Amino acid sequence: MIRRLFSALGSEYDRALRRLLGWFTVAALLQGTAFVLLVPVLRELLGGEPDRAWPWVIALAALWIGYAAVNYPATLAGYRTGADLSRYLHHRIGDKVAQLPLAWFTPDRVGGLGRLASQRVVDIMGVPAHLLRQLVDTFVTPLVVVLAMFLFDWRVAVSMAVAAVAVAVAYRAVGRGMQAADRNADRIHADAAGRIVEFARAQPVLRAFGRTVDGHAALDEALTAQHASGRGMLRAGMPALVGLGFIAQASFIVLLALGTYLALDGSLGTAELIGLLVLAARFVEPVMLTAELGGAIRVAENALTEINTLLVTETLPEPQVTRRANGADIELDGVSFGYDGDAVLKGLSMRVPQGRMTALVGPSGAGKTTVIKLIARFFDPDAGTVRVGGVDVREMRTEDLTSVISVVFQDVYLFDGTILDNVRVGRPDATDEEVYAAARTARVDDIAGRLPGGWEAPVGEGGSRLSGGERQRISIARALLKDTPIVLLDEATAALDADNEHALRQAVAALARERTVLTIAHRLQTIRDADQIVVLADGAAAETGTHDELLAADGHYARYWRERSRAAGWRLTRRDTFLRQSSPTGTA
Ligand SMILES: Nc1ncnc2c1ncn2[C@@H]1O[C@H](COP(=O)(O)OP(=O)(O)OP(=O)(O)O)[C@@H](O)[C@H]1O
Repeated sequence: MIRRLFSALGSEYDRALRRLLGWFTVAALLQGTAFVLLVPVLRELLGGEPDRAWPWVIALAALWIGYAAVNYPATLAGYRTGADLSRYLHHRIGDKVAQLPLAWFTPDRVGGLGRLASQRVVDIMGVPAHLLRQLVDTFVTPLVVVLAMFLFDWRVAVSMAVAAVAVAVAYRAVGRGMQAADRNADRIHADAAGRIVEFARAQPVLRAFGRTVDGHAALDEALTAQHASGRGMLRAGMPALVGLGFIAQASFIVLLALGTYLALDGSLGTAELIGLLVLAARFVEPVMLTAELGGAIRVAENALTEINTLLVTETLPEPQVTRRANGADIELDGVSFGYDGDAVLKGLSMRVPQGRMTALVGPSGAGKTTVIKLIARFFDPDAGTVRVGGVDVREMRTEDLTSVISVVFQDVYLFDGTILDNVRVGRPDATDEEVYAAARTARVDDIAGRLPGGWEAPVGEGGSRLSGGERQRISIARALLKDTPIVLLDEATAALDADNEHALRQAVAALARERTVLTIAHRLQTIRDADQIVVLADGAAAETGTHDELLAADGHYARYWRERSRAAGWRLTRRDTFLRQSSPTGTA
């Protein structure tokens, strides 16, 4: 059991845990021996010459002092190791989460992650802080008592040994069932936690559609399963606790009866009998603890298994030797990719030339966002190659790739800080002047001017105090501050008022200056202004060219354009140019 705990915690904690184990063993040996010395002390005190007890009393006192001297630093070291271990595990979990591919983050896993980083880490912290010491006490103290008993009466010693074996066998028999129940409970707890996160996130949608009651269904099911698993744990655990308690108490009664019988028989003196009873009580106490301890150890082992499972989850492989982008063009060469086996891209090949703006258009669900995520290497393609600056992104270390690419998502996440804090995320070591300059270029100064508190105004959790267009402007300011040669932009689809629309267009124009921009374009104006348009359909680039070329070709794009312009209130003039008729926002 101890070996399993050691191997699960890894070599970093091997030495610290071995040292702790050594301390606890010495403390348990001293304590066990001190209890055994009670027998000669009592024998001499109750005998004819009490003075002969002195050497034993002195030895007993020395043992207790030695025990206290070892026990105090050992207990402190246990707590310290527990605290270190928790810090270490939090760091490892945090590092791992930062490397996991985005596909890993399903609601269930996100729910489980919270429990892993809180409850499970605390469970493991308890190993050096409490469990290891109890474990050693449970095994070493009875062992010393049984061995010492052979010096006084072999019949009592054998009875104790038999009782110890009976407890060990019963403990193993019930242990497995408990462990399985505990694992099942963990899975169900994670599921319930995931459902709660999902339920909370879905509140705006559920309320908008008056479905608050229906929304409960999945959560109710998960909570009912959690309740049932708690009862299952109790059912699996109760026989174990009752059985082990029964065996321990029965051992004590048998030893008591045996001692009394031997004392009445005259083959055991009064001192030995009292000593035997004290030792028997001392023997039974840790055995009783075993029942509780067993549960705690299984919980800790399951916690270790869960954390190890997370830590060995495959991340996207990093190259041993990194290559740097040579230029700022992007190329997708025969790229195929699907989520959970459903193909989204089927051999897509396209080029995004350096220093130009390329617009990616296509029907909803065509895979436009997926293209951006593959370029930023959130996932690796199932087949084909993505090259940035002529280099396969798999041959670049993450920091080298992210140093040349900025991504501006449609659904921008802002941290619960000030406007300035959020812009600074783009380059944390930027000077205040640089942060203000980027923010002004992206027209974030308008937002600061509008909000009480100005630049220091809090944006709320996730940016809830700002509109979609405003959040995206802050994200553009981040990209301007980061100042990478390549920008991947998923244009906001939200209908914006004229001021917001104008400010956002200015921000995008500033960003596009002298940079390679690939934009998922939703606004007709952006599409028209692009140097190149790639039309994505059926997982491949159906058409590529400029606006005029593609209109002249009268294919997918021309159809798409006609539909979108009609919807937005644009009309085609004789010279194939578009005049805006009525749409106040120009959104498509
Ligand atoms: N994390 C995911 N897991 C499973 N399927 C996904 C995931 N992300 C996207 N998809 C699916 O992949 C397909 C392409 O999605 P993607 O978001 O790339 O399309 P899009 O062209 O950007 O669509 P839109 O214009 O509506 O944003 C869609 O069918 C979508 O349902």
